[in-house]
Amino acid sequence: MSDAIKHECGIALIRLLKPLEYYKEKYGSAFYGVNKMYLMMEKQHNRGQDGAGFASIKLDTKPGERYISRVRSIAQQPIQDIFSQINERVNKEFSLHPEYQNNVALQKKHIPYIGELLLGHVRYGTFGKNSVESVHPFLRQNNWMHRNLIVAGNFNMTNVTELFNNLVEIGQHPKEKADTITVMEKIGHFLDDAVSKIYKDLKKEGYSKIECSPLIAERLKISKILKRAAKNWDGGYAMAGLLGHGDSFVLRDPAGIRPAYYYKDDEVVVVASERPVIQTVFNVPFEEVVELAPGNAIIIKKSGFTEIKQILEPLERKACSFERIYFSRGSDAEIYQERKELGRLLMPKVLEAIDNDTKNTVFSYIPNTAETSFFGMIDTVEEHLNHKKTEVILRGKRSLSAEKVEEILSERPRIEKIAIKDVKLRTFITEDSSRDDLVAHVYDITYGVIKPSDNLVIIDDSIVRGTTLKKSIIKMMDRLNPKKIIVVSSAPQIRYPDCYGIDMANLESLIAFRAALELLRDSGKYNLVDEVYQKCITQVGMKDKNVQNYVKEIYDSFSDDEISDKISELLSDEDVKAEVKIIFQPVKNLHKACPNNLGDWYFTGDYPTPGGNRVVNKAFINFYEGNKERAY
Ligand SMILES: NC(=O)CC[C@H](N)C(=O)O
Repeated sequence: MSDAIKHECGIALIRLLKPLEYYKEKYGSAFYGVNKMYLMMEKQHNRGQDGAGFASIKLDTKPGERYISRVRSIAQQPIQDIFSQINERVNKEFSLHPEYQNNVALQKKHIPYIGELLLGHVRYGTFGKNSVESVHPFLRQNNWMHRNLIVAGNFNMTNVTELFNNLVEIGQHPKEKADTITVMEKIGHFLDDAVSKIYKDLKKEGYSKIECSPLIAERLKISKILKRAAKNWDGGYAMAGLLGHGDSFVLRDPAGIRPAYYYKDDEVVVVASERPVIQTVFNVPFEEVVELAPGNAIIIKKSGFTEIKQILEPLERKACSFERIYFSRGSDAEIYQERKELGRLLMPKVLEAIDNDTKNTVFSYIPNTAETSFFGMIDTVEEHLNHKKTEVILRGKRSLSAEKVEEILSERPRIEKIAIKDVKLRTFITEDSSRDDLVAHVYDITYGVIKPSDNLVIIDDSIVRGTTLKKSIIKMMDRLNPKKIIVVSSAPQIRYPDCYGIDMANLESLIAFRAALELLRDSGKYNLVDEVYQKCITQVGMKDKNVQNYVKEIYDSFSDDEISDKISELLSDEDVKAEVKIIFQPVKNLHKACPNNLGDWYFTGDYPTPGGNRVVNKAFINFYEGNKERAY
């Protein structure tokens, strides 16, 4: 990926179903859960590097004993940082109290972080600041065990403001306008409500106050709380929560926008944002890790009883296709094949762009995420060559000499590693005037493998703003003096903002949008921009379900190729000597390659929730009025 887009978050939940002694006995440590959590978070570091957080709960502690621990960090290496804090603390306890070493009961009683229920989170912020207060898990404390709530999520709601106002209307006074707090308070409100109702019932049934507590834990219906809390959520989410006494849950949005997978055996229940994470950390095969169905929650009671419950009526399934193209780890068995297929499907257009001249074409990719689709692309080049070779040989009707046949067979796709990522440079990049110069050096280039008669084909997984391509990659590639530079994007053109967890909230930074504006200008139709703005303005304040996406009209009169050609023009400066061509994946091929992830709103403008149309409407108004703020 050449453009750095902020995106996603990762969640990990572990519930140990046996007493801690069991893990000490079987795996040598009562910190089994903590160690597994470290691995689960590390294996999801691709999903968020702004911050990381960890929380754990000890079951069945005595009053007065601490049972909730939490640590959060926004250090440079936040996962490392939280686990070195945990390690330091644990080691300190062990050296001060050697008697804890082989006594799990003492460990549980005195050492923090150890516990049967653990929640981890890696964050890329899409809302609010990048301070440690915004790092998940969030904690809502109370003296009643059941009312303690810990929440972490991979989510973005399009209607946080409305949800926030709802809370104020019911008399609450949230201390911050953070989306995670808003969501947590919503759950907390109905949790409080449920706890007091059960308490009243129990009192009526004749139980004493102290007898009530364990019975409340038993009777709490998490599904009911979630149903009431999530009723008005409009967004993409995988929300995880722990309750002080030991119940836990993960709820996935009704369109299945954000991902969630789970695994259960008689020792653990595990939930994570990505499947291979669970496979690797718990050493289980693909088939045993199950995707959580949209609108469903996995609910793990304190007793260990686990069930999958439908919480919200599922919408049409629109799982985010960007997860497959770029965000999730390519080590997932399905994602790997899908990425290869994306590369394969692009090939006919590439062959056309190079006039089938594979002999004078070098194929390469932008590291690291485009590597898999590159393999797919090369598969197809090989097929194409085999076809060509067979034809020539057959045409020779057995009259060809052995040397000639060998020469024909020797043609191979020319593959080179052209762009090299200098990872360290990225950390210096800031939003100031020296940025452009630094951006230009994030990648380095391999010299000496391109001839002036060569085409250079380079595949990237997507092109969002095009900044790095324009300022760095294309210029560097041009220094190698190729005849033609062809940049291939395994994702279609990104035309609309995201509002479900990827940080692409404004329109004017999208290169496809800028290309469409240029085309309108060129064809003397720029007044359409004013017309669309007027239409957007009339929709302000309308009910979400009645709002339409008028921004589509900006693209309507142009073909995909016209927009691609304009993008090529915009990305190539006058000092670039080679001809530059950009090829994008058609949306229908994306669906063919990733048939389970049909969520494509950033490419098509078809938002899966009503709030999406409100966001794109607002994004257009912001663009028109020169307002830099986010549209949600
Ligand atoms: N990428 C995400 O899932 C972000 C979660 C949440 N909206 C936050 O900003 O903290």
